[in-house]
Amino acid sequence: MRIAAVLLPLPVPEAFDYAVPDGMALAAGDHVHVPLGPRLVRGVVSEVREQTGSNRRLKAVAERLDETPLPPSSLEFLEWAARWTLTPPGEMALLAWRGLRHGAPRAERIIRRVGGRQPARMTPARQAVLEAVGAGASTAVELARRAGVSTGVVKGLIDEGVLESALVPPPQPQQPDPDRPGAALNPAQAAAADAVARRIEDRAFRPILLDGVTGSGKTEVYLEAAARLLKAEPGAQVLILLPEIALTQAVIGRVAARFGATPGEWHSGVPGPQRRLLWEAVASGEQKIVVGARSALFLPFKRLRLIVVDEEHDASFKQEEGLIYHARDLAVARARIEGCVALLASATPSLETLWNAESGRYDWLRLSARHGVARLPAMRLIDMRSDGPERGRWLSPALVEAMGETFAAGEQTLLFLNRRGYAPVVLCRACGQRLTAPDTDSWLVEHRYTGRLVCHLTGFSMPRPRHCPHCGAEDSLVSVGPGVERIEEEVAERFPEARTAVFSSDTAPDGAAARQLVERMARGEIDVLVATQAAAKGHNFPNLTLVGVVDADLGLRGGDLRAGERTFQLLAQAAGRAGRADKPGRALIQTFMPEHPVMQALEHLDRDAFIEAEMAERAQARMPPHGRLAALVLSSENPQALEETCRQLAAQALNAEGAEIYGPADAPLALVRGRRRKRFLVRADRTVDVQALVREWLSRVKIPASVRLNVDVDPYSFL
Ligand SMILES: Nc1ncnc2c1ncn2[C@@H]1O[C@H](COP(=O)(O)OP(=O)(O)OP(=O)(O)O)[C@@H](O)[C@H]1O
Ligand SMILES: [Zn+2]
Repeated sequence: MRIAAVLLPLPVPEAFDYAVPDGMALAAGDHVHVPLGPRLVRGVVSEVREQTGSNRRLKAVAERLDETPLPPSSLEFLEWAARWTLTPPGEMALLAWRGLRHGAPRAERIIRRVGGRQPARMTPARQAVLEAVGAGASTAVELARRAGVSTGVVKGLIDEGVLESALVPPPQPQQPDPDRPGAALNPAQAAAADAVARRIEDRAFRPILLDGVTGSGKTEVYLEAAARLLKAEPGAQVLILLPEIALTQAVIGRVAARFGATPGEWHSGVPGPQRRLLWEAVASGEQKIVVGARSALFLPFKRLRLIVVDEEHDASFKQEEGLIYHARDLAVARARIEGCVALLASATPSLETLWNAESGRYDWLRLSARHGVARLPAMRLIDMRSDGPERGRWLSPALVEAMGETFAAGEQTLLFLNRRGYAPVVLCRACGQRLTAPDTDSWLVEHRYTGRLVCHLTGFSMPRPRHCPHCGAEDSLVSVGPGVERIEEEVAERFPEARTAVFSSDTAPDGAAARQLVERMARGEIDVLVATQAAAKGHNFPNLTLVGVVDADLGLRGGDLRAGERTFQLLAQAAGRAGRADKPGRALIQTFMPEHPVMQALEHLDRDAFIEAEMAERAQARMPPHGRLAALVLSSENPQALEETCRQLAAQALNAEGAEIYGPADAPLALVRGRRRKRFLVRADRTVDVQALVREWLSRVKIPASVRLNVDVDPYSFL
């Protein structure tokens, strides 16, 4: 009897076995419907095996679906990723076939011009239709509306054969042309591109760190390596991962310019039918280059030969909600399974990646200068204790002066503040209470553009109240501290003639809005851009010569493991937007702690000394990358159940050599949406298999249905 192991999107640790009915051709990777209780559930076959003399009564597979199967390497990757992240394998598998949830876009009927045909008799109405038709219209009614005439006019033109109603198939993937000339690389870039290309030719797994200062041309280097690959092996596929949708737009543009073909685009903002189309084209091998966000890793590549993780240090690669995984780490794993190159690019690599490069596990390519005449920006710290602004203002005199000079020279300024909205805290002058979201330990952030108070954690929002919800006092609420909107307000007051804009996930929620802001900035239609991290990295604005960091200390408060590392990366990236073309740039950094190692490293452009000190500290504390962490976050609406589960987990905590378990402690956000949260933290030496340890530990305790458990291997946020 043949048995199929089927991965189902359920929180269970293994695939379920089903009998394969006689005559049903079934293989690993196939999509099926199987019975589960009274329902039919969709899943993916992970394995088909022969079994003799089974005494188990298995239910049978109900139906094999007529869908493109997942290739073997995708399956292997999914199973590895599930084990690594301690995620149920069926839930992991769901990421791989999510692209199939939508139907493919169908051929559409459009009305278009028939080449060269003129109407026998021209009238103003007909003229209007012919002008309005452009690349085509979906219906006669729509075209008539566009032209401002009756539908009869359109019909007349169709009858006469001047217009036709044609069935147009959905667009096919455009094929990149690797022979188009790219940028003429400078010697350092050429050497790096060469080194990458040679590794690709080896057809073996190899991670490479491409470590180059901001503006050194890392993008040019990997595009060149991709071109060489596609030239040598036309069927090869390339995946480029980026941490933000805003950045995918910029890179899509550069890929299109380099190869004369728009690459496939994959992220949450792409409509379902289009994603379906891309999924199929990736599986068939038709789609050669894909630019996407982290979930693009789960696409069913047929012949993946190069994975680029651009801005590899970026914390946005860590998926924190739902399934928890780090796309950079999984990208390296996928490259290992495919036997190909993983290229990690950054100007400020993560300590993890540097550690791998230092130990020789990864190749390490460095680009130490910007391309051409561009130089790294001049860095200056502004000591806010002595040189800060007057009360109620946020921009220091030195920064305002520099902005004035920049504006007068017709150049652009970027003000960086990693805080959305108008004010991060709203408090009552009468009773002193801070406004928080209901049932959540998180402060409400004032957004003045929308006039609402918003919880950035849960998404809860409400209009700004007239009366304090605590004491009822009228008009007693004050906004404390700045967000980007408030900085824009100050800029507008100080420079009424300057054109300003805010770039944050509120003003650029999707690819189109982000692209628009980036284009306006690139065209010089904005003088001062006030931005959160959404715009502070990766972009090229040739006329941007001044970067002002409004509050450099922001990320250092709270003091989680990577606070110093992350602040350095963020600020070095933001500063790195200045002076990327022929005009010299400068960065002014406002801080209350100019002596802090992060600020010193920034001022002296001395990354290596900072990394060395940071690495030594981590080594001493045996923290990542010199050790490993895993967090268990438990939450429940039922405090007794939560307490009891935590007590049992604590009692069963394992005593493993080289590992410690801390907790339970209240999670820093101890209350979210009415659920209490507790956390355990596991620290282990690198020699310890953390996943096995956690799996073993969890197997000893039954977690009741009222308690939710999230395991976060290698936690980044300590909320
Ligand atoms: N060889 C070259 N010829 C012409 N222009 C180049 C060359 N190399 C880089 N540039 C230009 O320099 C700018 C910076 O290059 P690129 O964006 O590739 O740098 P990067 O290292 O990826 O930067 P970052 O890490 O800051 O995002 C771009 O405008 C790019 O077009
Ligand atoms: Zn009050």
